[in-house]
Amino acid sequence: MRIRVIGAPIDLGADRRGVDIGPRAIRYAGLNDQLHRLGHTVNDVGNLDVPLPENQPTGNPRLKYLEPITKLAEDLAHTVSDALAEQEFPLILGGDHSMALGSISGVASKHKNLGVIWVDAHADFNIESTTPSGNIHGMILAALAGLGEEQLVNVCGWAPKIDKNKIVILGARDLDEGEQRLLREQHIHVFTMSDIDRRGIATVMQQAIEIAGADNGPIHLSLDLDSLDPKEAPGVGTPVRGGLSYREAHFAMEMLAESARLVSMDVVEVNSILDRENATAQLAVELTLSALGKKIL
Ligand SMILES: NC(=[NH2+])NCCC[C@H](N)C(=O)O
Ligand SMILES: [Mn+2]
Ligand SMILES: [Mn+2]
Repeated sequence: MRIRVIGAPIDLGADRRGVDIGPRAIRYAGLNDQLHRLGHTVNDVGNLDVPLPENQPTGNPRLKYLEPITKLAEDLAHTVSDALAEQEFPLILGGDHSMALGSISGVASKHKNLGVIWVDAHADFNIESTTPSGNIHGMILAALAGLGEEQLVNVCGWAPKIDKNKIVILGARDLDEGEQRLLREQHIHVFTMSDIDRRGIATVMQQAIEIAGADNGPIHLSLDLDSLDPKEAPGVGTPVRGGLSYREAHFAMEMLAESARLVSMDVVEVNSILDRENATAQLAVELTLSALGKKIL
């Protein structure tokens, strides 16, 4: 496969600084080299330009940095749809999770029946009235489903990007009150950590692939590193105890590779300031390799 690596070093959607270093940290952990060794061709187009919070107005405190976040989303959407048009698999490195607004908008413009598997401790399903933080990375999945602030929802001039029946959240364990209500009202498929405890990662992942990939449709994977247990992934801005184990996460990625339905992937929320000797970036590389076909034997 030909893979186009795209860096989106944005930290405007989150509070803790340091995710903007994520794309470099993931590259330093040997991403391109290892993808190459797996047999892929790698076309790394570098990082998109993202303004610093230091020289941007915060704007509405319930939708912080809305303007620059939507601008990056549009740039990224174009970069991603160009990659697909040229038969390359977009692998987008974050940055905070707000960048998925751009990546998924780009993929959805090419694949009309796209499903999304959102692997995350959080659901990122807040809207302006439910957000406890005003941080847009916590609102992105709702926006992609057509809910919330209209500037986010209508990025690239159309909406919704994803049919809400084709969204699956996996690994959730920290949902805000209003967010829970919204998830229930909208009948979003959420597999919590309790579901994984009860039924095992293999069964849950199988079902996730069936839902997101219904009618033989393509799947986008959005991997937030805080889905893993903080013992494995200490370098994230919003750690929550009780996450996916190392093997659970790998096995979920291996199942996705086996399904052969993946058309694009995000790797987000690696925070190098909070990391321990780049361990979280290394884990991000390992999981990416599993999702893109690496097997033990
Ligand atoms: N992509 C993330 N790490 N999101 C964390 C979101 C945290 C919280 N639910 C909020 O909306 O502020
Ligand atoms: Mn997230
Ligand atoms: Mn998260």
